[in-house]
Amino acid sequence: MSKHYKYNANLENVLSNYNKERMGFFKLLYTVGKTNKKVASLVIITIVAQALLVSIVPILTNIVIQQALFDNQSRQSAGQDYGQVWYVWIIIMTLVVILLSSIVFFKDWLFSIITSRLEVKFKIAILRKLFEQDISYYSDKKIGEIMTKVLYDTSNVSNEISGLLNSLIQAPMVLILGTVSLFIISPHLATAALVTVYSMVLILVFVVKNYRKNHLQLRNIMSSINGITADKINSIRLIKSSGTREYENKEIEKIYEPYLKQYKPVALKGAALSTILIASDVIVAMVVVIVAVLISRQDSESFAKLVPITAGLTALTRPLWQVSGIIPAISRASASAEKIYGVMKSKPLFLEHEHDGIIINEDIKRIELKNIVFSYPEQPSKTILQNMNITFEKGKSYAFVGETGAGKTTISKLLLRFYEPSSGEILINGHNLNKLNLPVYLQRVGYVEQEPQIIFGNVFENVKYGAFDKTDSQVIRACKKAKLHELISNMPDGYNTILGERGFILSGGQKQRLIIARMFLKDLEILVMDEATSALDNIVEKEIQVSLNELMVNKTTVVIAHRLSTIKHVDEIIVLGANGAGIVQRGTFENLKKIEGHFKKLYEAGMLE
Ligand SMILES: Nc1ncnc2c1ncn2[C@@H]1O[C@H](COP(=O)(O)OP(=O)(O)OP(=O)(O)O)[C@@H](O)[C@H]1O
Repeated sequence: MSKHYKYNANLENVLSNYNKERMGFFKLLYTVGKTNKKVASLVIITIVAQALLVSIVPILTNIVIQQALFDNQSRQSAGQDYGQVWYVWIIIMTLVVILLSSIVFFKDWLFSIITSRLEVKFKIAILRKLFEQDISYYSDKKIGEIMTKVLYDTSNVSNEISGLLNSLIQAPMVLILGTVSLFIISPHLATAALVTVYSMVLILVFVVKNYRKNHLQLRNIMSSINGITADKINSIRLIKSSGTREYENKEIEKIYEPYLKQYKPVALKGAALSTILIASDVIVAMVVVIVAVLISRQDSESFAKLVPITAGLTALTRPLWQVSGIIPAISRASASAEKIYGVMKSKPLFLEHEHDGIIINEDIKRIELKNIVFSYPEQPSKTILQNMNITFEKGKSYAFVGETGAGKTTISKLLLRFYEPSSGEILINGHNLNKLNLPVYLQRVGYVEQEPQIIFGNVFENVKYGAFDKTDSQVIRACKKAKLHELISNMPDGYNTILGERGFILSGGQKQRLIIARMFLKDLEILVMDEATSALDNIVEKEIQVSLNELMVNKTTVVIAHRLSTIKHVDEIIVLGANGAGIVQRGTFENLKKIEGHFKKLYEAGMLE
């Protein structure tokens, strides 16, 4: 495993195994630092060095100003001495500038690199976590909301991390150094200035008290808007076919209303922050001058100390400006950190055992569904499958029929282990499916679903998906078997034609054929087919059936049937009763259509035409 992946795994593990309810920005910062100690130390060293050098400049300037203006003795009696101080100052300042420039250059370069790497690491970590989640994780979430987490929150956190590290370490250092230097120059004036400065900080903290909460709310609203936006774009066909463009135009305005409303307090507090900071500069200067005037009646030198004090104050108010940036940045970063952690901490309902699962080397001879009871985790009170017992023998074909909602598709989901049975077992050659190495098992299972999934990519990439080691000529052979070769050959770029997102350029039947070609390419033993009902017309359906029949040869096939043509020739039909009644009849087509019962009713009611 490369170092790069080790680091990712570390970050993922630490994030996944952190067991508190929330993870704020600071905890995330600590976690990132802990998983990459060397870079973190380098970052801290450069920031501290920069802060020290920045603070040294006013102190050095003060020394020279003092020497030049107030040390009359050295100026009058030894002009040479004064000249020496001047030259030494120039040399030191030149060195400081060279050192400071080098540090700033190195630090900024380092920060840019870290930001981009962190962003990628967060994105990879969150995407891997999303791949790990089981299907039920997605049933109550909008794609747009998930996209916001993957795209926005990861960028936000990584950008803020480098910016905030800078100000979080630098600001307190400069504040402390500035305070000390002011006290050295004049304790009275320093006290007056500092009381004013720190009062301003207190007011600042009070004003931004709820800033973080406001940002979190804003972030939640934006994420929900993104969810709705993605949903609208996905429903483009519905909008076009219903003539509802005007309605949608108005709807999107309404969707953004809460965002604008929530932005008001955020904008108000942001503006208050800048105002206080601008005012604080003037207020502090005023207070210092007033105090200097008052003191000058007893201490004549205090007025003269105004110059170095003002120089020192400039160094002190700078971190205050940084604080103004820190607070909203922490608020934004914390809101995003919580969202990232929300994904990272959620554990899948079951494991895929990709490292420790049982691998079956021999042919899959039998699949047994033993005493299966099933309810969806999303709706545990509703039993979908009731005490089901079926055995699928190698090379035979089975079809499930029943009214809509009877649980036919649910069986295919269990066989693909999208879900685990609530009780009972699915045994593959006698081994519990829950204990098998899932990726290896799925390599031998083909799934033809109602809505074929086409990825953004060319024909080769689409057909090879899941069988990446196959050659281009094997793909062409598979497409010929699926009766797709002629169509692809007539496309502008042939097999290199990009099929577009969700296969927009293909018809329903062509998409089905592409999936069949994918299945021909894989070395499958089991076929699970959820028949497309409405997508295909009768003629296309018949043509596709010919390809499917060829695909089914020598494979154990489980068909979720909606059409008569499929079930006529299967070895066994399993009839499911409505409302979780379970299996109510079994047999061949010829048998079932003759005897009184559920199947005959479905058949006669035309539900299988
Ligand atoms: N993710 C889910 N969470 C909760 N209930 C679900 C979920 N998916 C499906 N169901 C419910 O489970 C029941 C069985 O659904 P299933 O899709 O297996 O039916 P089906 O027999 O294949 O129907 P059809 O012929 O209409 O495709 C339905 O009542 C459905 O509402």
